[in-house]
Amino acid sequence: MENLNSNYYYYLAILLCFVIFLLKHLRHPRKRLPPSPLSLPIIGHLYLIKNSLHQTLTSLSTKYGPVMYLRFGCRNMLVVSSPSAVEECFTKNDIVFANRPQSMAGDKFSFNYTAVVWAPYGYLWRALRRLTVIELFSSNSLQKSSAMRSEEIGLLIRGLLKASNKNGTSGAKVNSSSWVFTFVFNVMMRTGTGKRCVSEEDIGTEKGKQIIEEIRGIFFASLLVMNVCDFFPVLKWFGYKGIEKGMVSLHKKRNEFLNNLFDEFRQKKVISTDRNREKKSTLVETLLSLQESEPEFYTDDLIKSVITVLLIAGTETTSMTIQWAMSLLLAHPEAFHKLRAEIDSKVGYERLLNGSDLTNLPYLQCVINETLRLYPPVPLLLPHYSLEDCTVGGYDVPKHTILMVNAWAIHRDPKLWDEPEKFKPERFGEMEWENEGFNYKFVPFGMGRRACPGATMGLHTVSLVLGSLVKWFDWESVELEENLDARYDSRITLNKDKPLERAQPECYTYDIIKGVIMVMFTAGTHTSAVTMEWAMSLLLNHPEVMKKARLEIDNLVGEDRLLEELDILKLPYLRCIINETLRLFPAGPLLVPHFSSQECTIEGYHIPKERFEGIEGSKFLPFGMGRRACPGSGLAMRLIGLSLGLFIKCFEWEIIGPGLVGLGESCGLMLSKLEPLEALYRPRESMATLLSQF
Ligand code: HEM
Repeated sequence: MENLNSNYYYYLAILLCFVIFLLKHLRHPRKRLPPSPLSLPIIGHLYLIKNSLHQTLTSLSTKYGPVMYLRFGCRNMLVVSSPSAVEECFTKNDIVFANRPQSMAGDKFSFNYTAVVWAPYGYLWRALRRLTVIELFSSNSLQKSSAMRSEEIGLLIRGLLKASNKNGTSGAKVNSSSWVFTFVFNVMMRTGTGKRCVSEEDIGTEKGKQIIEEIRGIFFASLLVMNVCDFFPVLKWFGYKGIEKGMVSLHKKRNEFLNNLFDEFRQKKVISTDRNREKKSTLVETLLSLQESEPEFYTDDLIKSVITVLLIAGTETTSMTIQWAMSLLLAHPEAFHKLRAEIDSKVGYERLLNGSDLTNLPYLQCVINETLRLYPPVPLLLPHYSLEDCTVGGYDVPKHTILMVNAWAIHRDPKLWDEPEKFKPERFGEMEWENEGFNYKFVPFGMGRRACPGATMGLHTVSLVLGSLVKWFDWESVELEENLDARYDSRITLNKDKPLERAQPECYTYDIIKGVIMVMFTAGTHTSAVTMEWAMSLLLNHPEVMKKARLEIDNLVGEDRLLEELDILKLPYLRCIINETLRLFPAGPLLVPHFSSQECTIEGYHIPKERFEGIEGSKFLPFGMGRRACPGSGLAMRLIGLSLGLFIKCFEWEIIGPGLVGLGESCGLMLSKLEPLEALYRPRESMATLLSQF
């Protein structure tokens, strides 16, 4: 009887559990959560984090799939690492994930969540985003600040050259990290406040480095968007590792720095009361003047947050990208030389790179994209936060989940990229891009409404600096490519723990850059004019050649327009004429004297450490060879080609008097004509209409 009774209770208990289970699941159908590894009580999946977060998440998703659900302490996290999942998060669920999680960094650094990076999705975020887009990122604003960026590039190049020539030697070790960071920080400071953080004289000096260290300490010491206390709030009560205290003191310093800045502006009465916004050239001035009309919205905190975001979000990401790109280029000399050839051919040797060149430098863009693919400065993007339940990849995602997008994993997925670990800028060539559409498999700036608003500004700055460093210097690095991955550290913003160190600027000095203009009018003008004179003399003596050249030009250009520089590339016969002229009458017959700084041998002869003239051994060297070759050869060829082509195309030419034009040579360093060329010319009939317009 006793046995029967105990069985009865046993079955009753099972039935009761079954009914409770049914009731629970009928009322709240069980969610189909994304796959997840074994979770431990309290710490959740924290025990799985071994090396850097992005690497751990990558190896976990190879096991659990591209949509994965993790728990760290009290927070749930959705980790996506496939283009289709990214697409779903930032199209169908874009508004759901348009928030950022609250965090200690947000509490301490965001000036009460008035910084666009941390601001909750809603009216404030929209207003801040609109404000920054209008004042900073619109094409109009970028255009306005373009001259300033070019000016800073000039300073960077000049500073590097000075540093490299310090001991009278060409070449020096420089810490490119510090130089590039100073440049980018100065650009951001000038964009925001109109003034540099490190003055021109201090760039590259001990004082300059010290200023940068201080600034780094104030703005970049703790970039972690979320820290361990955000996942285990109880740690805050014990003052875990002094994280909170450190943040408070850092915020105090930032506040002080920004208060001083505002005071300066206010004291100088830079802010006029005339409401004339056109006159406000810097962001701070504009914001302070807006504060006068709308003080409730444009509070001091809000203005500080805008400036802080500009300095933090813009500087580290941009300077890191430049450094990774340089490291990759140094590890791949063929890409370096291809890039330099592109820049040389499109920009020439006579001027600095500027914003308007960038659209003509597709390979430069490919190099930058490939760098951002391999080393995205923010490998997990910034965390997003869901305010509603949603589905991703067919799984249920409850509200209040943090979304992490593993851009690093997507960028290196062998299913998406051919040889993903290799640096192959060509993969970003126009055709491939058009055919495949890299939208969701290349996400260095994020996607959707919280995507980086500074992408264009960042790319513009990276392109200008990288292009200029490649154009003006020869570089050497001691680091090996295989070491690059190893130095990818685990911070949210990836950093190179060992800055790229060795730079060896070649023969250019800034004085030479400045001197280019002068060279164009002295050396350049003279040599080009001399060559032109010789070419015209030879053409007058060989009318059949003139006729053939004219035919070539007429066929290409027609009668409706004049010759343009770009046409020269398509006129091979005209270029042959110039080359033949230069072969017969090189403007600098002995080239410019070189000076041997070391003993050497040439064709078996010993050359002591003393002056020698000319170089033998090459068949055609009107512009010299090697490092000290004429940097203006490209320009000269264009100038001569254009003017000679125009002379041939537009005028009929005749020798004065009987006989041929004399080809006597004068003495001197330049091979000028003994007697100046005099010839008769008149406009060609077919060109009369066109020429009458000038
Ligand atoms: C190479 C340069 C840059 C890279 C790779 C980069 C990357 C990113 C990424 C990945 C995000 C997060 C997107 C997301 O959460 O989905 C972001 C957000 C942001 N970036 Fe950039 N960034 C760069 C340059 C800049 C610059 C120059 C500025 C400003 C001066 C800037 C300002 C911002 C801001 C304000 C946000 C937050 C947007 C929001 O929450 O609404 N970034 N950036």
